Amino acid sequence: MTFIEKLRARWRDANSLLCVGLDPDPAKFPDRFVNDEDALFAFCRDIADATAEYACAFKPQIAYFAAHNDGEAQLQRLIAHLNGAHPDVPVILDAKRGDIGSTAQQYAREAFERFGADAVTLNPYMGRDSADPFLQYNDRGCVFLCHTSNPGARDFQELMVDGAPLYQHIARTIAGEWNGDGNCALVVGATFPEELKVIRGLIGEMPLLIPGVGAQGGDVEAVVRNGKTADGTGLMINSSRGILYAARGEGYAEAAADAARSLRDQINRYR
Ligand SMILES: O=C(O)c1cc(=O)[nH]c(=O)n1[C@@H]1O[C@H](COP(=O)(O)O)[C@@H](O)[C@H]1O
Repeated sequence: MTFIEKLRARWRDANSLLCVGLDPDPAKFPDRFVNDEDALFAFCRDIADATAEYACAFKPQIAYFAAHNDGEAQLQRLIAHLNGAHPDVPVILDAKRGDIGSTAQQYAREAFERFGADAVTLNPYMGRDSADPFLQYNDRGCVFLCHTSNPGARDFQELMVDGAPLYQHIARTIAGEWNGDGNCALVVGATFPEELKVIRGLIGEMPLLIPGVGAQGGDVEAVVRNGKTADGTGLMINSSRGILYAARGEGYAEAAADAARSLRDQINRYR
């Protein structure tokens, strides 16, 4: 099953458009993880096991692992756990890669073979040849930054080029020329709902990863109304800190499950 098929099946079977972001920050962990050398793995495993039934995808962010000694090994174990315990929930490795073709080939191998992710986030700035090594894994997903959630998204992404903002060229080119195998998706920040509406109008049914609800303040109703496809799907709406740190002490996993269920239900109200 390809990434996109797995995602569509999960949207349907779990009745969820919620992506659970796994961005582990040991400074925010409950006390039980102090001095635990496997804390990154164990905390994320507990959160994932508690939230899986409400999730259409998991999105581990590689920097939160690679910043620590032994962190990448823990990420590898985490994705193996997710693939084993929750095989119906696709895993998007958030790595935002992008480099010349020969180096991109190594990054693609890292994401899809070493880590075993179903999809990876990518930066399209270096153009088609930097994306090809990822696109060639045509059963996996390539999730390209289009209009990001941060304030600085305006600096370059909204610059006018040939009569249209750059992010619209990115949306059109990826939905058209780059999506020959149907394995592309785009990242659009929840904090830019009007741009989201324009992008959905340009790309047809292509899936969108939407970060920026919760801690970054994006509006769930505007995201769903402006971003969904005709059948009420098409979105992976991510929340990381809002789920991971719903409670800081014991009971963190139950609190994460409550936060995930409640956000899933809030999303479903507007579909
Ligand atoms: O590609 C991403 O996931 C991403 C793109 C973007 O434009 N904005 C954005 O916040 N993200 C990621 O989405 C997550 C957002 O986390 P929270 O703000 O805690 O929900 C982080 O892992 C970010 O790195």
